Amino acid sequence: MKEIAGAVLAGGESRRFGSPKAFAKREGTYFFQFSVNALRPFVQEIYIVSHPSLISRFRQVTNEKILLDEEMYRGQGPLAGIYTVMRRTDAEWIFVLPCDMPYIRPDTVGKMVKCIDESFDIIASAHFGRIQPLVGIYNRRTLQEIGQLLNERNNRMLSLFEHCRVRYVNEQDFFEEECVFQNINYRQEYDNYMT
Ligand SMILES: Nc1nc2c(ncn2[C@@H]2O[C@H](COP(=O)(O)OP(=O)(O)OP(=O)(O)O)[C@@H](O)[C@H]2O)c(=O)[nH]1
Repeated sequence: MKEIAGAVLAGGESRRFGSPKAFAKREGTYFFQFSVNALRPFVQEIYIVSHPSLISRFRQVTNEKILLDEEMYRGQGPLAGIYTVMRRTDAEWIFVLPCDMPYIRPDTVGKMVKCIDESFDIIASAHFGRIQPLVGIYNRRTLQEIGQLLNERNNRMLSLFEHCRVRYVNEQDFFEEECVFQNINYRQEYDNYMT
């Protein structure tokens, strides 16, 4: 079995949503928990990467390992979270999910894991050509490049993609239900989808 670690990114500010998205609920389950559950069957370890203000809240409701973004890169967005997990784990691949994707399912993750190919650095999902970098599997080869971008204060995920060999998995070819990658940014979206 390939060495894969799971990373649930939960270090955003949820400004558009208005309260921490990881702790919004769908049918009684925290959003972040859907990502954890989807990863669980396919990874050897799972890390939730968040920021100091949420640590105690996570600890109250989960036994998963919680990491803080490395201090020097805190606030620099998802790349900082991926970097933090890569520095912590020895796994060759890191399966990254956001904490605000409450329809994500284990079979979705499983189908992407089957697309891992050693000749690529990143396996990323795309929706009709639109790249979804936060649903992706990153080889630890990318660590150096990520560190370099963060040092340059460049936190664009797509800058990383420009420097890597990326295999795109088209959502419409693989995933039956259109909404599996639906993420929630605004309270209004929450109201539309969840209520
Ligand atoms: N670890 C980590 N995760 C992050 C960081 N910034 C964003 N994320 C996560 O990446 C995912 C997508 O981020 P956004 O949709 O922009 O979420 P957000 O930053 O919380 O939301 P806004 O403040 O409204 O932009 C979410 O799961 C966030 O928690 C960060 O600096 N570190």
